[in-house]
Amino acid sequence: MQRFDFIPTPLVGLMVVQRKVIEDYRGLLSRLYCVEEFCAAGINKPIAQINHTITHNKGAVRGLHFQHPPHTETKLVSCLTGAIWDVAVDFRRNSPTFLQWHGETLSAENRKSLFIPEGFAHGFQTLTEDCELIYLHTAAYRPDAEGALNVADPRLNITWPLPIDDLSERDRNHSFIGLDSQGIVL
Ligand SMILES: Cc1cn([C@H]2C[C@H](O)[C@@H](COP(=O)(O)OP(=O)(O)O[C@H]3O[C@@H](C)C(=O)[C@@H](O)[C@H]3O)O2)c(=O)[nH]c1=O
Repeated sequence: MQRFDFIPTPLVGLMVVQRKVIEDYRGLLSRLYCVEEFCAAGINKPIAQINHTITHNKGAVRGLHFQHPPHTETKLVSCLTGAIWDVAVDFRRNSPTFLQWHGETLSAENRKSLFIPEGFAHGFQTLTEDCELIYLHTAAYRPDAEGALNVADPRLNITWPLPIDDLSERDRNHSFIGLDSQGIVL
């Protein structure tokens, strides 16, 4: 029996992963990841790091983060407590959807994860208090390779569902996207 549905989004390669649960009188069991099923869906890079975060405040935003080559990575983001609005921005220069974004609600209740391919920036806003997330990364964390877009960048025009009431100083200070005289992203 399949434990996941892989649902495409308008941004090629970005996928919602619906986790199917098995319930009995004790509670439930669900897989967060399965190498066999993910490989069959074309997601085949080995996992290098698993991160866990808790965000206390509702309305808090983290992001929009990525790692520069050669440390690009895919992320599988799951929300195990509470609910978030998860956003991925297509930052692949050759993509027809370059600079477009897609948002999905991920929650403990809906058991959706978001698979984010290489070349995307990622961020989220908490829709409840005390949100707990698990990230599966295909590259180790490299602070020297960190890149970021600003969550309030007008060129992205992300419509965050709640007023942003908490954003780290670092995330507040990421630059806006610049364009040269020919409209090329700098
Ligand atoms: C991501 C990361 C951070 N750190 C450290 C750096 C810092 O001292 C502290 C908190 O890091 P940050 O402020 O970057 O945490 P945060 O803003 O939660 O960063 C995360 O944001 C979301 C949107 C993502 O997509 C993740 O990949 C990650 O970038 O933890 C590690 O040691 N290892 C890691 O893998």
